[in-house]
Amino acid sequence: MLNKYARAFFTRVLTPFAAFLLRRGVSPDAVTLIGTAGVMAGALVFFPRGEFFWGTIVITLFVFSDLVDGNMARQAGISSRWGAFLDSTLDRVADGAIFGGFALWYAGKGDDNVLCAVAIFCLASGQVVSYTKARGESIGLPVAVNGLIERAERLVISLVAAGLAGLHKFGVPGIEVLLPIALWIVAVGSAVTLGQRVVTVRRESAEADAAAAPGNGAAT
Ligand SMILES: CCCCCCCC/C=C\CCCCCCCC(=O)OC[C@H](COP(=O)(O)O[C@@H]1[C@H](O)[C@H](OP(=O)(O)O)[C@@H](O)[C@H](O)[C@H]1O)OC(=O)CCCCCCC/C=C\CCCCCCCC
Ligand SMILES: Nc1ccn([C@@H]2O[C@H](COP(=O)(O)O)[C@@H](O)[C@H]2O)c(=O)n1
Ligand SMILES: [Mg+2]
Ligand SMILES: [Mg+2]
Repeated sequence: MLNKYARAFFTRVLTPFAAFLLRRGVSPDAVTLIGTAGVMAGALVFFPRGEFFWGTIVITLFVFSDLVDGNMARQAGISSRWGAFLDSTLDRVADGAIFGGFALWYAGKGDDNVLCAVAIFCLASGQVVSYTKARGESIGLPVAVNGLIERAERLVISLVAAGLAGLHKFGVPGIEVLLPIALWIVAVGSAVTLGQRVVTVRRESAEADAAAAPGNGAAT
């Protein structure tokens, strides 16, 4: 949903910045790499210590690089298969760091085995949700479904909640409950999304196999 409705807005807002970086000789790949490193640092330095506010601030500063890199590549007319591969692969690394950071907190001082398991489930299911699309497309299917929550939703739900939950350390009472709620929402939403994508791939592969079967007029 965000990918559909918010992307156009962020493209408009970020285009001048992307043009500025190109004029300074910065490459899209450099933005992809630096953005991922920044997200990883924010997640793995701050989240395992329960510093959710500052972790979220650092991650937010870097995570928009994922919208800037592609914008730069398109403006410069240098979009490439390598760039698409690098972008998607490092998305998985960044997501692993974010949900891994939550899991490390709950495995340590956060001391909650259930929430640790929920964070690990968010990490794993998010990766599998993305994999379903990549693998489906690699076997020639359109995978014409996005599902309930895509990557942008997973990030917005968990980071907004983490940033607000972090205000607990500044004396706002009761607000830390937002992070567990968000993790449960992302976990359930990712499971539903996974189901939606698997059902779609099953239907599309059955249709493609039927169309390719001998005797239906299609060339083999
Ligand atoms: C006192 C307040 C404290 C709180 C402070 C914190 C506030 C800020 C909190 C959160 C900000 C979160 C921002 C998250 C932005 C996410 C941007 C982003 O990276 O989106 C990526 C996404 C996908 O890009 P790609 O096409 O490159 O990736 C593809 C995707 O990953 C596919 O995965 P799948 O979806 O299938 O699972 C892969 O299949 C594919 O391989 C891969 O290529 O980009 C978009 O979707 C574009 C839309 C972005 C919309 C961003 C909306 C941000 C909205 C609000 C942020 C500000 C909220 C402020 C709240 C303040 C609360 C007090
Ligand atoms: N280093 C990069 C990063 C991205 N691309 C191209 O942009 C597409 C992704 O666009 P986003 O707006 O989602 O970042 C990607 O598929 C590539 O075509 C690139 O070339 N180099
Ligand atoms: Mg990108
Ligand atoms: Mg990306």
